[in-house]
Amino acid sequence: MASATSLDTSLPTTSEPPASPTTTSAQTQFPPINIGTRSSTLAQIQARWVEDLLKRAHPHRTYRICPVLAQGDKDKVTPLQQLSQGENAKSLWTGELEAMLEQGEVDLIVHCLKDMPTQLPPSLTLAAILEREDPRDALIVSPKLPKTTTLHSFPAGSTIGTSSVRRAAQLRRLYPSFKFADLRGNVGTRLAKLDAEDSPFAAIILAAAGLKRLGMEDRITQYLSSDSGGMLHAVGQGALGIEIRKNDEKIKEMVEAISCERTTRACSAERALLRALEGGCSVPIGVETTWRKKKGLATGIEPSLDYDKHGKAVEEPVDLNEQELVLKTLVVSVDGKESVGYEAARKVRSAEEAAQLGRDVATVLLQRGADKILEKISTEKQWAAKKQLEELKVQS
Ligand SMILES: NCc1[nH]cc(CCC(=O)O)c1CC(=O)O
Repeated sequence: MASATSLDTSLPTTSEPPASPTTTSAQTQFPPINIGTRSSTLAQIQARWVEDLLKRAHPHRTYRICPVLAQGDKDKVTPLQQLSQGENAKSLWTGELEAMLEQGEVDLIVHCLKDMPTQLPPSLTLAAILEREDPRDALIVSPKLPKTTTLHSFPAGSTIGTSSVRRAAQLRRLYPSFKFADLRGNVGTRLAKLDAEDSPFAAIILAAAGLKRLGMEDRITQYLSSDSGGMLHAVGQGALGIEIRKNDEKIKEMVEAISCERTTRACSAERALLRALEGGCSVPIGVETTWRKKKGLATGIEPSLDYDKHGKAVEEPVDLNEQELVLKTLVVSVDGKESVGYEAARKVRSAEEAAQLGRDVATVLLQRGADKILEKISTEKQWAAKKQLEELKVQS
């Protein structure tokens, strides 16, 4: 059982009763598989989807969803960038759940891949990446503005709500006059802050995937992508990752059955790129991976994409090995004034070959000046952390 301190019992779960009258003898032979998830509505919807996939693939087993309140969900005051400093980097979303997984309190964790560090604790592994939802960022304009308002038509000096350094940096690059304000909380909270009578925001940016999973797609007023001036999404955005204990062969086999090869290859390229650039979630690296049928110049991308213009998943190509994986990337300085972009494409026959594409692209980006941009960000972050520490000392 999960420890009482970390299990969030305040939210309803889809937990199945351990043994209902219809339970078959096969089901009672095995204990339920415990699925760890963060406790937000979105996280629980994602966990339920995974539960459904697992049920379909392995109907003889029973499943139990265990929602847990993560550190990053508890502390809504400290700026994200500071919360995720140094050793704590990223673990603020995954730390509690990973401890439970290591201790056997849960058997797998459903994560937004975007929130998963590229390096996991030694006893744990990323065992499956599931079919991707729309990976794009989405703009949601204030209800006070016409729904047709696009980034181009905002008045100079408009305030955009986002806590993402990547989103702000990319927007500063394209629209230097915009102002940005921190916006934290789960999707519902963020939308409520936008809609509030005294809201300072002209618009906010959220991942399209989250809104779609919540059935709130109708709030999206503009999709941001390479098509809209060069806005690229975060590594792994829109995909779910399943983390398990490395030595748990049974669970490994079970989750591998529900993985998506196309998403796995695309996200392997993205994550290898991120790892090679040593970026955390707060480093402004934008990516976009697509599949295309035949070899051509890197510029003329054919619309044989993972996701069409409406964010609908395009059918799995008959032979993925015959397609080229296209990886578009953009590293932007925090002020938006410097940027390095690079795009490469090749056929990849495995996740490992896709990862090599990601590493190769990282090498080129670093050669072309991304190293200087990332160095500056890292120095500034260390400085901010030091300053915060000094302030704490003064207070105490
Ligand atoms: N940083 C938080 C986070 N992690 C994953 C998602 C959205 C869903 C996804 O990318 O799968 C979000 C919210 C957002 O960025 O709007």
